[in-house]
Amino acid sequence: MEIIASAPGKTILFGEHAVVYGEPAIAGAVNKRATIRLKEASDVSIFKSNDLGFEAELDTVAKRYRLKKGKPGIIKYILEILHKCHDHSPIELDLSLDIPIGSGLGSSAAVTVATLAALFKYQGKKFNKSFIAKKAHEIENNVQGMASPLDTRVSTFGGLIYLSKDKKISKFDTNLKSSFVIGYTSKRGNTGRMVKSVKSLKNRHPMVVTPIIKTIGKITDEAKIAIIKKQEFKLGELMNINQGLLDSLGVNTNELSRMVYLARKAGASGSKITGAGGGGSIIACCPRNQDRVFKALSYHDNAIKVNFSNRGVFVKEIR
Ligand SMILES: Nc1ncnc2c1ncn2[C@@H]1O[C@H](COP(=O)(O)OP(=O)(O)O)[C@@H](O)[C@H]1O
Ligand SMILES: C[C@@](O)(CCOP(=O)(O)O)CC(=O)O
Ligand SMILES: [Mg+2]
Repeated sequence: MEIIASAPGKTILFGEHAVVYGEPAIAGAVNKRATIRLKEASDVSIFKSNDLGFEAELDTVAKRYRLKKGKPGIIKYILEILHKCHDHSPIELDLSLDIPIGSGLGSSAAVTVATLAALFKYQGKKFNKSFIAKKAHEIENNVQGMASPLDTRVSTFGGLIYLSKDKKISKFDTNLKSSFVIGYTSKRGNTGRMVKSVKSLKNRHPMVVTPIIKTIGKITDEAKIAIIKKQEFKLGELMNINQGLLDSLGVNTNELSRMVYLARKAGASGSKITGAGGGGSIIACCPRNQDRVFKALSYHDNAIKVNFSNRGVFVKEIR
């Protein structure tokens, strides 16, 4: 018997970093996914991925791995899941990933959500999406040191969502008239590191940084109305203001800034970092000229035309 589980990556339109401090956020699942194939193994647990070029044997009791090929990294999420949620009987996990890793597109959340869904199904456990989202958030939080429930919720439920201050999600209509383009370089970010650096900036300057975080929350609430009323110019302006505040939190880089301004020059109504920053991606709102912005960003970097995906995690069994 083999289990296959698949979960989407995401892009954050408004509120990254501020959401870690309880502010609202808006994010959408994208149709780029992490897929886990899981089956029984004969001896030790194995984790491999052709897409990432790695293979490792896992000792889930000692929370250690022996790397046979490739780089570690995402393996920490898998180890934490096996440690917390599995009885240590040997299994083989195979990961296919078409989400660029460390690019602010939520590969860590998608891998976590897909692995949990596959494992629960394998164990014959009764579970629903709320349970997966809750466990996935715990895992991201443990591995990263600090994490909001945003990425794991979007990956679990799919769609374009608003996460409120009291951690409730509501879905927008994904047939948004606005179109978006994501641009990313090969320079990766590391979410855990960026979240920690914002925290230490906040600790050093609480009176300055706390209001910035609260203002990002206010921008998100304005953006929610702009999305519902389909006010694309306003949405773009709000993205630009959000970008200025993300820069002030120290998560911008030369490359991200270059792409942000390139997108605006190519006609985007607004553009900003998406995800943790420090490398990774930007997102541009392009109501009328998606092709032009896509072409401009593709010239030196990589670009994706965003298609929000309503499909969250799903799991199936093959006999
Ligand atoms: N080539 C790689 N192979 C395996 N893991 C990697 C590789 N590059 C980065 N990682 C790890 O993948 C994870 C990416 O998660 P994160 O930093 O949250 O970014 P995102 O979720 O936006 O993709 C990090 O734990 C990082 O250490
Ligand atoms: C910076 C943050 O708001 C989003 C991180 O997203 P990503 O891992 O860069 O895709 C952190 C979080 O919400 O846990
Ligand atoms: Mg992540």
